[in-house]
Amino acid sequence: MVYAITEREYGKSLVKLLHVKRDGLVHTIKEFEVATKLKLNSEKDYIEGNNEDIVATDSQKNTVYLLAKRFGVSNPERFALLLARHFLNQYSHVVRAKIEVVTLVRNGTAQVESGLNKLQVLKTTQSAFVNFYRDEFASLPDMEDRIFSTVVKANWTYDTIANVNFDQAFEKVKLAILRGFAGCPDRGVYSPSVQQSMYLIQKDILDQIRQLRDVYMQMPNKHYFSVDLSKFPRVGSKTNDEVFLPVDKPSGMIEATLARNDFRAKM
Ligand SMILES: O=c1[nH]c(=O)c2[nH]c(=O)[nH]c2[nH]1
Repeated sequence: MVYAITEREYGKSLVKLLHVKRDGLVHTIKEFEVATKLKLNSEKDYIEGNNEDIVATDSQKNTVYLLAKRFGVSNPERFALLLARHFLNQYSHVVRAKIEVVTLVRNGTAQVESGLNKLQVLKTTQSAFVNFYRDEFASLPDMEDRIFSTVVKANWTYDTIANVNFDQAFEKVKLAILRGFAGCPDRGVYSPSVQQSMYLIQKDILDQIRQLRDVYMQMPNKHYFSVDLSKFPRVGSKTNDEVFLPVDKPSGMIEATLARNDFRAKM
């Protein structure tokens, strides 16, 4: 063979699900968008056109609804683990099941990756960006006091999932992000750059949740420029730190993964 399939998986994506748990008058709802991705132990479906082992993506979609009905839905991680284990138990020729946030390899341990997205935060003070590299390409002035606004995306992976409370971990991550921006109510927290705010938040998250292996974060730097009102003397003030123009594009994009060193040493 001249060519090799170096990776393969297939499944159903964007499986929308709303689950209502009814405890008398208390109704708890969870809305998910699930993706299932199975890897089979042979490539005959691809290479020979032999479909006999294919668990149809339609069947995978049905499985999402049937397991939700039978076992309920607590949080994304538990539901994904339930589905991943189901696919490996039900079909011996499935070697790997990835369910949106969980990957489970036959004879391996579950790899859980959780995340949050679109958490919008903004600081009106205690944010600066100064002393950056200056050369013939630099035009940005030092900014001692700027608006810092971003929409946070974060993903974190677990080294172990024994005794993990996924809901609590999610709340801890969210709080660490909010605290990392706002700081204490009387003084706030100083941000010399997006990069350092991100690092300090990631460190806080790893300090707090010992079962985590690493945290990835992405923060676009949504720029807001002070509107130039200097040509309007009747406005009465040379400085304007009240009226800003939100700049949609382009935005800075800062990304980093912080991992435990002791874990990296094991790799
Ligand atoms: O926090 C920042 N980091 C940068 O790397 C950068 N670059 C830039 O133009 N503004 C900012 N702000």
